Amino acid sequence: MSKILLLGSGELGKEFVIAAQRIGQTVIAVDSYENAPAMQVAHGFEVINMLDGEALDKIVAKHKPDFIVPEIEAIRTERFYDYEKQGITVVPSAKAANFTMNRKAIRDLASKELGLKTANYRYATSSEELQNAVKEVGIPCVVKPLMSSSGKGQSTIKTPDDIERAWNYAVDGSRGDVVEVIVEAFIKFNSEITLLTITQNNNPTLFCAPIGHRQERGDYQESWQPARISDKDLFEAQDMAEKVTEALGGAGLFGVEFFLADDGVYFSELSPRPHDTGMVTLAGTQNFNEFELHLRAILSLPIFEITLEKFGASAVILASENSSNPSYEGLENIAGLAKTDFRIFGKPTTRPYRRMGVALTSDTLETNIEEVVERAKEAAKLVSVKY
Ligand SMILES: Nc1ncnc2c1ncn2[C@@H]1O[C@H](COP(=O)(O)OP(=O)(O)OP(=O)(O)O)[C@@H](O)[C@H]1O
Ligand SMILES: NCC(=O)N[C@@H]1O[C@H](COP(=O)([O-])[O-])[C@@H](O)[C@H]1O
Ligand SMILES: [Mg+2]
Repeated sequence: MSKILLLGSGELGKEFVIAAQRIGQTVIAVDSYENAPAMQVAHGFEVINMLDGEALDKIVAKHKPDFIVPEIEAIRTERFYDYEKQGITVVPSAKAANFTMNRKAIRDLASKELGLKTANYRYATSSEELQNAVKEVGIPCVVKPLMSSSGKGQSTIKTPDDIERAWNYAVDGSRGDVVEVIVEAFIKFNSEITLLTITQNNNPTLFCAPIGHRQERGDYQESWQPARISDKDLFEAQDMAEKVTEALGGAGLFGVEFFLADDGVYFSELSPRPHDTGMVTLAGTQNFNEFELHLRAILSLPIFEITLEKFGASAVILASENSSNPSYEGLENIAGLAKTDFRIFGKPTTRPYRRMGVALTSDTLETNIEEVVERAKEAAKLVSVKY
């Protein structure tokens, strides 16, 4: 049996640990705070600042894992190359985790090296540089810290007056030690998708049915599977996903994000790990959910095929205040709905917009996907967080 060191212990990690427990693997869950969701179901836990390389080295030496599975981006990923040299498998690879931690590395790889179509972009290290960069990409445009996730520090510039504010907001929302932003032309997309892509050690790359999603404040609100997409756009997205995951290397599940616009498919970014929008697979849409697929690929257990079993949707349950030890009301109401399920992540504290749970709905393959999404939104509203 393998020992897995899970770096990051949120809701995605929790489902991954449950999948690992079910097939007898040992998991040590790590995060920066105690009682994080994945710690509640793991064999052991560690609380450290994962951006601190020495602290990371210490727990790697202590636990001697077979696998290191990053669950968030904010990790001192430069250390991963060393761990690989020590014979530990970093998932999906040290390069994948290191390149996706910083938007610059992954964007330059995708756009310049692999020639994938992306929004026109520039970088800036000061508000003056941002002024020039905005002139080059044009207004409207989107500014993001090089190191952030879930929309933190992200804003849209609609007039030149927004530039200063966008710079300050990005610097405030930036994690890590890098004071630099990316500014991207605003893509007027018709929809956006996540293409879950699974690379395997001894078997071909597989794709899940595309997942549609809607974002607010740079964070996902609802996701559904399958997304509506033309065959042409889907093949294009699959081709780009195959190229970028191959360049990053290793085995595991990736969430590859695309914008679908009138002028074709744009690559946006990717997670070298289960994706938040992929929680829709917890609704039983596939023969294996995204966490089981990640685990199987990591352990080199062959995945023969991925089948779409049902239509499904997920809608987030958010907090609106700062507090600790939250409780939940309305569980009997959501539980009373047909073809509906839910997860409460068990996060020990709340803050405005923090994701605390998710509502999951499904129906047969012949249904109207919009109706499944509508039911998920209504179901999520039945649960309220009490502070
Ligand atoms: N260039 C763009 N044009 C239009 N919309 C954009 C652009 N870049 C980002 N967005 C919108 O903002 C959302 C979040 O952006 P992005 O995925 O880059 O942020 P993130 O912080 O990495 O989020 P996460 O970590 O949750 O994936 C996108 O899904 C999309 O809805
Ligand atoms: N888009 C990335 C994403 O969804 N990551 C998921 O959210 C957790 C952090 O949540 P928190 O900020 O509520 O602690 C992470 O640990 C991961 O599970
Ligand atoms: Mg994203």
